[in-house]
Amino acid sequence: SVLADKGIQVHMWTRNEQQMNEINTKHSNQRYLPDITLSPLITAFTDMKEALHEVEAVIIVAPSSAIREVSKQLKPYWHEDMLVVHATKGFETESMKRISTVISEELGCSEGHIVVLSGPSHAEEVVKKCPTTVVVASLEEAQARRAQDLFMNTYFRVYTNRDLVGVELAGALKNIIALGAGMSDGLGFGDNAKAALLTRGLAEITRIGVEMGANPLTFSGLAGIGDLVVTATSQHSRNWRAGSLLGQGKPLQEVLNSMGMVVEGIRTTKAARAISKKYGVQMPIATQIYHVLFEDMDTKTAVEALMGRDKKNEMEMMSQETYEQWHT
Ligand SMILES: NC(=O)C1=CN([C@@H]2O[C@H](COP(=O)(O)OP(=O)(O)OC[C@H]3O[C@@H](n4cnc5c(N)ncnc54)[C@H](O)[C@@H]3O)[C@@H](O)[C@H]2O)C=CC1
Ligand SMILES: O=C(CO)COP(=O)(O)O
Repeated sequence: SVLADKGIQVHMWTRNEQQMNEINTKHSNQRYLPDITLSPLITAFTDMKEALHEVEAVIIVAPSSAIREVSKQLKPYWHEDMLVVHATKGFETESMKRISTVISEELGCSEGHIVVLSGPSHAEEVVKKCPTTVVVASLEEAQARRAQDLFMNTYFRVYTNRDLVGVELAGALKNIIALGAGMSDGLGFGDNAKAALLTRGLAEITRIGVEMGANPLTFSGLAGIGDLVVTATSQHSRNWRAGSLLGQGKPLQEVLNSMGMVVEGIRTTKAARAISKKYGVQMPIATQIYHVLFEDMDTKTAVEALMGRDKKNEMEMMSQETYEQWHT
């Protein structure tokens, strides 16, 4: 919709023939965006070859679990001049790889070619033209600028950033904290608890992020604090909603069945647990959420464990070595 509002012809690829017909004939997508009329410039296809015929840019927004498969399908129709943007927030859980790594592996291009688009941007509000700001990051600044030029419109403001790693990590890891914020609300805790989760959540995201090569300042930006706030507080957030149901004591499978859309934070919690072990970085909130999701720990016990941790200094955000790297 953002692109079509600029007069750009948009091809959408879907596996679902019924959805394709609905978009092409009724210009609607009732299941995902009820009561919204889509631009006639948006045409849906189920055939990827047709969808990609003569396109200049491709935007990949499949759930993280489908990224490798979708990138593989894209490969035969991709060429060097085609801009590749993704807006997926997660990891490939099995390999712990970031999304741009998986896409570049499958396309056979350098990671510098890939752009990530992230930040506080629930589709339900973007499609209503509510003012939204996002960040596009790429190791190659020219690619990020191409994406900025492509997406920027009157209600969709786009910033660039060179920190691909930080933007991808921030977008993926905030979903875990949003699950925690939902659990806190589901348990009936108040604003103090939620503010604590967001603040200490950002501290642990920053801590692992800088160990993995991210710029700490990225976490104060749209992909960091911006998206964390929106995902942990918005009525549209699937991660917050799922967390809230878990906090109310509903079993995980029942929660997932009731959502009907992807809740990326669940898979990402698994990846974060593995990454925190690999890098030897403490992620106490993600660890407790892992226990709740995958080891049947009760949410109240998880809260007690977090509140009862050893005494800490608030500034222990990163290792001394990394701190010195960024402050000398
Ligand atoms: N919904 C939102 O407002 C935002 C979502 N995102 C991210 O976008 C990604 C996708 O999220 P949503 O579209 O919201 O999820 P969704 O659950 O609403 O829709 C996912 C779509 O992908 C399709 N799909 C699943 N597996 C597939 C496969 N193997 N091949 C092709 N299509 C497949 C599903 O059929 C469904 O149509 C996630 O990583 C999410 O974090 C990022 C920013 C905002
Ligand atoms: O990342 C998002 C908004 O920026 C979407 O978050 P949810 O998947 O929790 O709805």
